Amino acid sequence: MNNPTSTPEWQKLELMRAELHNTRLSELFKADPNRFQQFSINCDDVFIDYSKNFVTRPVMATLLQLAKAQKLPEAIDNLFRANSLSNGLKPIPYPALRERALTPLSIAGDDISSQIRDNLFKMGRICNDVRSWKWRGFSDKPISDVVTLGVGGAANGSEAICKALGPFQTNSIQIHFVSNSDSRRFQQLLSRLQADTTLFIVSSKSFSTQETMNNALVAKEWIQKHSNTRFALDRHFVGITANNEAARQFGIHQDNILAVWDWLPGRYSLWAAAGLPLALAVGMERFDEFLAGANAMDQHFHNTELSANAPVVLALLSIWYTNFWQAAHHAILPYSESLELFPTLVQHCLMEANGKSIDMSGNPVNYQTAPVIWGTAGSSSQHTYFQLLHQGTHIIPSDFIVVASEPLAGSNRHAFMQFLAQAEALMLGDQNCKLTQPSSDTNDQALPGNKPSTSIVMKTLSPRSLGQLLALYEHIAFVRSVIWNINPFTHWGTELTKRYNESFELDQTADTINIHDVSTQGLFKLFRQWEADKKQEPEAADPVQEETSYYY
Ligand SMILES: O=P(O)(O)OC[C@H]1O[C@H](O)[C@H](O)[C@@H](O)[C@@H]1O
Repeated sequence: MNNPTSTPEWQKLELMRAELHNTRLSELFKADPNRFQQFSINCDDVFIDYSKNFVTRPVMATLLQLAKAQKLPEAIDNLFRANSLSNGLKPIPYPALRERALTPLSIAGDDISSQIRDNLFKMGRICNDVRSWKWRGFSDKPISDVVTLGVGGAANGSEAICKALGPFQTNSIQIHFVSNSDSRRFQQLLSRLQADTTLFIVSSKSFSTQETMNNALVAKEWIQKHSNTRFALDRHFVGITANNEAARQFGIHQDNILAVWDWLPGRYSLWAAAGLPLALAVGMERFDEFLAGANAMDQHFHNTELSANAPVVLALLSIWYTNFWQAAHHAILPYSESLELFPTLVQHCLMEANGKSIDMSGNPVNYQTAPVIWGTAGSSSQHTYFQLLHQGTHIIPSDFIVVASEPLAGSNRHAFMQFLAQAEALMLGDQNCKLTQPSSDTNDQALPGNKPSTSIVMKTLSPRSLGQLLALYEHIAFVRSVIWNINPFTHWGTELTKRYNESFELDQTADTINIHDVSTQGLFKLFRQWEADKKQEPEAADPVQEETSYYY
């Protein structure tokens, strides 16, 4: 039985949802004095309070029964063993990437635990050589800047965690990321760098993603322009790829190519070679702590009973809102500037894994799957879209992520108080606010509250706690896929984007554009016209030279 809607638990949950129709969250707290203890989970460095949600003990019990009906316990176990699930899915054993005991594990006859170990060893060697200044550029100077060229899972995880772990950086190497095909911006960056002390990491599983390869060619020309030594590319390029041959043909030395594997979707490669920029920033020891944090969450996920299992409970809450409350959105709200890029990472993880409409039997699903994930760092977001969270028409469950203390900065008291205030304001509306509103003749001031949220509280921001936090969301994606009976390891939609990009590169002539739809043809012709107009204009001064530095 894989279609969740045909389970008795699904029918029961629909009735329970109807019963909760007019319930107020504040009443749930009055009815159960132990609600905070009952609906919270302490998971090592991460504490999760989900009491401000529309759940009761019977609702949680039924959601857990739904999980069992969908064979979740067996699925979790099979994920860790790389065994097929009951719906036929062969899971990608991504927890193996941070399994320190390196239990032997094979995929299609390949021993992946030794692949992982060997690759980490090679990554450690490159990392230590660069950080210890053993690695030298073409003029024999050590590396001062590392520029990662990559997009999506090949770079965004490393970038977000590098940003979060800034205070842990123990050397002066500057780490930069370039993802988009924005030649002006890339040129601006290059104009501030020294070729002989810059190392490029071309991070691309396929080694063919258009924006990455365009930028890689610019970087290669730039290095070759500044040095005509035979070995310049050997000293200035590292490749991270599953396409070893293409990386070699590009000119990267075999010793400088780190593998990602065909079996691993790009978004998990942060835990392996695509984590190199992060390791270069914080060192291999800290990178190991990051893996160990994720491993601690993996062990919790594998070994904890469902009712106290953080990823399981949060995934079930998401299903409760998506399928029974018709919530189409979910906000990720970190109250920490360091976690500024984290919502994008969660967005990638949950929307790529669960943004599916075909089930494991190849049939269209007759229920909703992944809600839209968005969010930015608080407290600035309080002054932009929080208005809609308070008074809009949509139900938008939110995850507040807050850090009690940050390295260097110490106590995060101010941000913590703002998070507490917001979560309470969303739940209670204006009824608990000590300050009264100015009077108004209309009803548009009504602030009824009753907006659900979950609080994810971290004791401190560290490589370990960040590893736990990211692994938490990865497992949420897996649990939701089991309940929804969809494959979380594919991303055909993203692949289609790449195929279209490539085909448009080939179609740049007026002759071939006719195969496209009329709107696309019209826009193409408009672009060509404006491009021609621009060529007629007198040449402007070089913007790279004139640019002031307010973007950086
Ligand atoms: O690593 P590449 O082959 O360059 O692909 C880059 C990225 O492409 C897509 O966006 C995928 O969804 C990502 O997971 C992948 O990391």
